[in-house]
Amino acid sequence: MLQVYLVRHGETEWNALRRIQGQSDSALTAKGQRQAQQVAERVKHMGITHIISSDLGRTRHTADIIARACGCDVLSDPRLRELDMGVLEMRDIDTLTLEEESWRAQLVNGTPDGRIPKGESMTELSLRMRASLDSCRELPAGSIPLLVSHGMALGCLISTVLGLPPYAERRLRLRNCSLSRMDFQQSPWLAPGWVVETAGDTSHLDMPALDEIQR
Ligand SMILES: O=C(O)[C@@H](CO)OP(=O)(O)O
Repeated sequence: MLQVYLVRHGETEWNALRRIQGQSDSALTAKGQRQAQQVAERVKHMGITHIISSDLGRTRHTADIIARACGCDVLSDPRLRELDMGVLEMRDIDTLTLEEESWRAQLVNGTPDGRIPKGESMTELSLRMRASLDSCRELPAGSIPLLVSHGMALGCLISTVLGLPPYAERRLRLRNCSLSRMDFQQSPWLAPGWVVETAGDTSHLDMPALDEIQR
Protein backbone atom coordinates (compact mmCIF):
# COMPACT_ATOMS: atom_id res chain seq x y z
CA MET A 1 0.00 0.00 0.00
CA LEU A 2 1.42 3.38 -1.03
CA GLN A 3 1.67 5.82 1.89
CA VAL A 4 2.16 9.52 1.15
CA TYR A 5 3.04 11.95 3.93
CA LEU A 6 1.95 15.59 3.62
CA VAL A 7 3.57 18.50 5.49
CA ARG A 8 2.60 22.18 5.50
CA HIS A 9 5.65 24.48 5.57
CA GLY A 10 6.87 26.13 8.80
CA GLU A 11 5.61 29.48 10.03
CA THR A 12 6.64 32.45 7.87
CA GLU A 13 7.02 36.15 8.56
CA TRP A 14 3.80 36.91 6.69
CA ASN A 15 1.88 34.09 8.41
CA ALA A 16 2.78 35.77 11.70
CA LEU A 17 1.81 39.23 10.36
CA ARG A 18 -1.48 37.96 8.84
CA ARG A 19 -0.44 38.89 5.31
CA ILE A 20 -1.71 36.90 2.31
CA GLN A 21 1.08 34.99 0.55
CA GLY A 22 -0.45 32.75 -2.13
CA GLN A 23 2.28 32.36 -4.74
CA SER A 24 4.19 35.33 -3.31
CA ASP A 25 6.68 34.36 -0.64
CA SER A 26 8.16 35.27 2.71
CA ALA A 27 10.90 33.68 4.79
CA LEU A 28 10.46 31.14 7.58
CA THR A 29 10.62 32.70 11.05
CA ALA A 30 12.95 31.21 13.69
CA LYS A 31 9.87 29.42 15.03
CA GLY A 32 9.08 28.11 11.55
CA GLN A 33 12.59 26.67 11.21
CA ARG A 34 12.24 25.00 14.60
CA GLN A 35 8.89 23.52 13.52
CA ALA A 36 10.58 22.13 10.41
CA GLN A 37 13.28 20.53 12.55
CA GLN A 38 10.65 19.00 14.80
CA VAL A 39 8.66 17.49 11.95
CA ALA A 40 11.98 16.26 10.49
CA GLU A 41 12.74 14.48 13.80
CA ARG A 42 9.28 12.91 13.67
CA VAL A 43 9.63 11.47 10.16
CA LYS A 44 13.33 10.69 9.94
CA HIS A 45 12.87 7.02 10.89
CA MET A 46 9.77 6.46 8.75
CA GLY A 47 11.70 5.30 5.69
CA ILE A 48 10.88 8.37 3.56
CA THR A 49 12.37 7.81 0.09
CA HIS A 50 11.38 10.98 -1.79
CA ILE A 51 10.75 14.56 -0.65
CA ILE A 52 8.71 16.49 -3.19
CA SER A 53 8.16 20.19 -2.55
CA SER A 54 6.28 23.15 -3.95
CA ASP A 55 8.89 25.39 -5.58
CA LEU A 56 8.10 28.41 -3.37
CA GLY A 57 10.82 29.47 -0.91
CA ARG A 58 8.97 28.67 2.32
CA THR A 59 8.25 25.10 1.27
CA ARG A 60 11.73 24.56 -0.20
CA HIS A 61 13.37 25.73 3.03
CA THR A 62 11.11 23.41 5.09
CA ALA A 63 11.77 20.54 2.68
CA ASP A 64 15.54 21.08 2.84
CA ILE A 65 15.46 20.76 6.65
CA ILE A 66 13.42 17.54 6.44
CA ALA A 67 15.59 16.18 3.62
CA ARG A 68 18.77 16.67 5.64
CA ALA A 69 17.31 14.57 8.48
CA CYS A 70 16.00 11.87 6.13
CA GLY A 71 19.04 11.73 3.84
CA CYS A 72 16.96 12.37 0.69
CA ASP A 73 17.15 14.90 -2.14
CA VAL A 74 14.32 17.38 -2.70
CA LEU A 75 12.36 17.20 -5.95
CA SER A 76 10.42 20.30 -7.02
CA ASP A 77 6.79 20.21 -8.18
CA PRO A 78 5.10 23.58 -8.91
CA ARG A 79 1.70 21.83 -8.80
CA LEU A 80 2.13 21.83 -5.00
CA ARG A 81 2.14 25.66 -4.83
CA GLU A 82 -0.41 27.58 -2.76
CA LEU A 83 -3.56 28.94 -4.44
CA ASP A 84 -2.77 31.92 -6.66
CA MET A 85 -4.51 34.74 -4.78
CA GLY A 86 -4.11 37.28 -7.57
CA VAL A 87 -4.40 40.95 -6.67
CA LEU A 88 -4.76 40.25 -2.93
CA GLU A 89 -1.31 38.71 -2.52
CA MET A 90 0.92 40.52 -0.04
CA ARG A 91 -2.10 42.23 1.53
CA ASP A 92 -2.92 42.33 5.23
CA ILE A 93 -5.96 40.09 5.88
CA ASP A 94 -7.44 42.61 8.31
CA THR A 95 -7.44 45.67 6.03
CA LEU A 96 -9.33 44.35 3.00
CA THR A 97 -12.12 46.58 1.71
CA LEU A 98 -15.65 45.16 1.52
CA GLU A 99 -15.22 44.58 -2.21
CA GLU A 100 -11.90 42.80 -1.70
CA GLU A 101 -13.41 40.71 1.08
CA SER A 102 -16.21 39.70 -1.31
CA TRP A 103 -13.59 38.39 -3.78
CA ARG A 104 -11.95 36.40 -1.01
CA ALA A 105 -15.35 35.06 0.12
CA GLN A 106 -15.86 33.49 -3.32
CA LEU A 107 -13.13 31.01 -2.43
CA VAL A 108 -15.04 29.69 0.55
CA ASN A 109 -18.74 30.02 -0.31
CA GLY A 110 -18.95 27.70 -3.30
CA THR A 111 -19.28 30.35 -6.02
CA PRO A 112 -18.78 28.36 -9.27
CA ASP A 113 -15.39 29.31 -10.71
CA GLY A 114 -15.03 31.92 -7.92
CA ARG A 115 -11.60 33.52 -7.72
CA ILE A 116 -9.78 36.66 -6.65
CA PRO A 117 -9.12 38.86 -9.75
CA LYS A 118 -6.01 37.57 -11.58
CA GLY A 119 -6.04 34.52 -9.28
CA GLU A 120 -6.94 30.85 -9.48
CA SER A 121 -10.17 29.00 -8.64
CA MET A 122 -10.39 26.33 -5.95
CA THR A 123 -11.30 23.78 -8.65
CA GLU A 124 -8.10 24.60 -10.55
CA LEU A 125 -6.14 24.24 -7.30
CA SER A 126 -7.73 20.88 -6.50
CA LEU A 127 -7.02 19.47 -9.98
CA ARG A 128 -3.32 20.31 -9.92
CA MET A 129 -2.90 19.08 -6.32
CA ARG A 130 -4.65 15.82 -7.18
CA ALA A 131 -2.45 15.38 -10.26
CA SER A 132 0.63 15.79 -8.07
CA LEU A 133 -0.65 13.25 -5.53
CA ASP A 134 -1.58 10.79 -8.30
CA SER A 135 1.91 11.05 -9.79
CA CYS A 136 3.26 9.45 -6.57
CA ARG A 137 1.73 6.20 -7.87
CA GLU A 138 4.36 6.19 -10.63
CA LEU A 139 7.27 6.01 -8.15
CA PRO A 140 9.06 2.64 -7.78
CA ALA A 141 7.27 0.06 -5.63
CA GLY A 142 8.10 0.50 -1.94
CA SER A 143 8.56 4.28 -2.20
CA ILE A 144 7.37 6.40 0.71
CA PRO A 145 7.10 10.00 -0.54
CA LEU A 146 6.62 13.09 1.60
CA LEU A 147 5.07 16.16 -0.04
CA VAL A 148 5.72 19.67 1.32
CA SER A 149 2.99 22.14 0.40
CA HIS A 150 0.63 24.81 1.78
CA GLY A 151 -2.43 25.30 3.98
CA MET A 152 -5.18 25.83 1.40
CA ALA A 153 -3.54 23.55 -1.15
CA LEU A 154 -3.29 20.56 1.22
CA GLY A 155 -6.71 21.28 2.76
CA CYS A 156 -8.24 21.32 -0.69
CA LEU A 157 -6.55 18.01 -1.57
CA ILE A 158 -7.72 16.26 1.59
CA SER A 159 -11.26 17.65 1.21
CA THR A 160 -11.64 16.46 -2.36
CA VAL A 161 -10.25 12.99 -1.59
CA LEU A 162 -13.01 12.78 1.03
CA GLY A 163 -15.57 13.66 -1.67
CA LEU A 164 -16.16 17.15 -0.28
CA PRO A 165 -16.03 20.34 -2.36
CA PRO A 166 -12.60 22.04 -2.53
CA TYR A 167 -13.77 24.89 -0.29
CA ALA A 168 -14.39 22.39 2.54
CA GLU A 169 -10.69 23.05 3.24
CA ARG A 170 -11.97 25.91 5.43
CA ARG A 171 -13.26 23.24 7.82
CA LEU A 172 -9.83 21.62 8.17
CA ARG A 173 -7.18 23.13 10.41
CA LEU A 174 -3.74 22.42 8.97
CA ARG A 175 -1.28 24.31 11.13
CA ASN A 176 2.31 25.07 10.14
CA CYS A 177 4.39 21.85 9.99
CA SER A 178 1.38 19.66 10.72
CA LEU A 179 1.67 16.12 9.38
CA SER A 180 -1.04 14.36 7.35
CA ARG A 181 -1.03 11.05 5.50
CA MET A 182 -2.90 9.58 2.53
CA ASP A 183 -2.76 5.93 1.51
CA PHE A 184 -3.61 4.49 -1.90
CA GLN A 185 -5.62 1.43 -1.01
CA GLN A 186 -6.33 -1.56 -3.25
CA SER A 187 -8.92 -3.56 -1.38
CA PRO A 188 -11.34 -6.23 -2.61
CA TRP A 189 -13.93 -4.91 -0.15
CA LEU A 190 -13.54 -1.15 -0.45
CA ALA A 191 -13.37 0.90 -3.62
CA PRO A 192 -9.70 1.26 -4.58
CA GLY A 193 -8.45 4.77 -4.13
CA TRP A 194 -6.97 7.33 -1.77
CA VAL A 195 -7.80 7.12 1.93
CA VAL A 196 -7.08 9.82 4.52
CA GLU A 197 -5.15 8.16 7.35
CA THR A 198 -4.55 11.31 9.38
CA ALA A 199 -4.84 15.08 8.92
CA GLY A 200 -3.21 18.01 10.67
CA ASP A 201 -1.28 16.13 13.40
CA THR A 202 0.94 18.54 15.38
CA SER A 203 1.89 16.25 18.27
CA HIS A 204 5.60 16.61 17.38
CA LEU A 205 5.57 20.42 17.91
CA ASP A 206 6.58 21.69 21.33
CA MET A 207 4.67 24.99 21.14
CA PRO A 208 1.29 25.93 19.67
CA ALA A 209 1.44 26.57 15.92
CA LEU A 210 -0.71 29.18 14.24
CA ASP A 211 -3.52 27.96 12.06
CA GLU A 212 -3.64 29.42 8.60
CA ILE A 213 -5.55 32.50 9.61
CA GLN A 214 -3.54 32.87 12.81
CA ARG A 215 -6.43 32.97 15.26
O1 LIG B 1 -0.58 31.75 1.33
C1 LIG B 1 -0.96 32.02 2.49
O2 LIG B 1 -0.92 33.15 2.99
C2 LIG B 1 -1.53 30.90 3.34
C3 LIG B 1 -3.03 30.86 3.09
O3 LIG B 1 -3.59 29.81 3.75
O4 LIG B 1 -0.98 29.67 2.97
P1 LIG B 1 0.45 29.12 3.41
O5 LIG B 1 0.92 29.94 4.56
O6 LIG B 1 0.22 27.69 3.83
O7 LIG B 1 1.35 29.17 2.21
